[in-house]
Amino acid sequence: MSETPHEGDHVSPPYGSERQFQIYMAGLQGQLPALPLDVQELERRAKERLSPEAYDYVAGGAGAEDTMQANLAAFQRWSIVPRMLGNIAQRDLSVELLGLRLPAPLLLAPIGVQSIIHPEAELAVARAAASLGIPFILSTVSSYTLEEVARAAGGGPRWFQLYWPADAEFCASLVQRAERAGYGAIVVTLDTRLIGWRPRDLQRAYLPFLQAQGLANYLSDPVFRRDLPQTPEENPFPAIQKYVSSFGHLTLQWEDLAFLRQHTQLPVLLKGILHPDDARRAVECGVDGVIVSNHGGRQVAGAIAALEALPGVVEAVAGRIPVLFDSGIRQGADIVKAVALGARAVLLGRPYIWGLAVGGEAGVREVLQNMLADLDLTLALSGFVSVSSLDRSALVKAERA
Ligand SMILES: Cc1cc2nc3c(=O)[nH]c(=O)nc-3n(C[C@H](O)[C@H](O)[C@H](O)COP(=O)(O)O)c2cc1C
Ligand SMILES: CC(C)CC(=O)C(=O)O
Repeated sequence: MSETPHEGDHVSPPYGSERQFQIYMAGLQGQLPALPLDVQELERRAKERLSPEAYDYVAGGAGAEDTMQANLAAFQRWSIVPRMLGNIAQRDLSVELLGLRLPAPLLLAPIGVQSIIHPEAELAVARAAASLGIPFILSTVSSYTLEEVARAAGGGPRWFQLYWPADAEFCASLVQRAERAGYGAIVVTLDTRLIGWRPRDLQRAYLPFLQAQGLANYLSDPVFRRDLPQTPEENPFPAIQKYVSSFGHLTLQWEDLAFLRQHTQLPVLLKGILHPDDARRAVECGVDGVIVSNHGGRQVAGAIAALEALPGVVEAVAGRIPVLFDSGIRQGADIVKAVALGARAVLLGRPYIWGLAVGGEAGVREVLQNMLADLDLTLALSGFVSVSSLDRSALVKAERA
């Protein structure tokens, strides 16, 4: 099923209308799209394929899941006001980000333990992303090692997400492995030094990280393995215990970010910024970018919807570094809104995991292609020919219901 990515083979599918046309033409020959176009329907199809605990793990959030829902509702409070009769024949979805020209303002969010979803897990996602030139962000808690995933990505752009472990030497080792394996940036996730209160997972006493599915980067690391009384192959429990005790670095502070600079040449981005003062602090610390995110509503129930936080962070950063966004991207219009509010690019989360569940590598690719086509058409029909020309004037804020 898996197709090898061809370097330079990426589409900025400039023309969503081409994809649309292909779909309708295939329909004339009795062929329908393999995956549901509607993301809720896609999620339902994924649910049928997954174990109940794996489905709930992905679908669930913190507490009563109010923030998870608020992430989606926040998009409905902004409306696009389309403009007519511009020349929209030539369109450009590309954006510049940290020296890279991306085909579209889209990356894949880091999502851990993907082997609970599909046996090819991050390898399939890396291949799908590479075939479109879309960068993916590999989670620290991936099911395959960062080196294996880098090989699957071939020349495709990739970043590494860091769960900063308490052991400094191990932290340095992870970052340097990522740099050697061709990852182009380090994304430090700040909002998950402890795991949020997640009733669905607690009810099932389900934490996939305690199984090998999330430990590949740990078990393959010479520094992590060094002091274990027995090798993980002989007995996995000491490794699991060590992982649990070192996962969250609870005394980590802003000043410690300097440590990363000493151990890597790569750009550093901070994921999980919601408060304007934290955004200012990030700029002062010299990081290369921030990602506005509430982790898909999985950490703090009652936290601000990510989109509500975006304008304040953009204002605080004042153009000094790029601001990225995730938590609630479900369709092209959501990307338009986030970019119009000042995000340079967005990260797609759960929807690509549903694609992985239903169709493996091809499923992820199809989700991405549909998202890009939808983005292109929404942008064009709103009267814009390039992502870089979008600004807040494209939107009005609706009255609160
Ligand atoms: C199942 C699952 C696992 C995740 N694992 C990670 C992770 O390992 N590292 C990380 O920084 N974020 C992780 N996230 C958060 C995502 O990167 C992203 O912030 C979130 O999915 C965005 O919300 P959305 O999917 O609702 O759009 C995870 C999210 C989900 C749903
Ligand atoms: C808790 C982490 C290990 C993984 C994660 O980020 C998540 O499940 O949201």
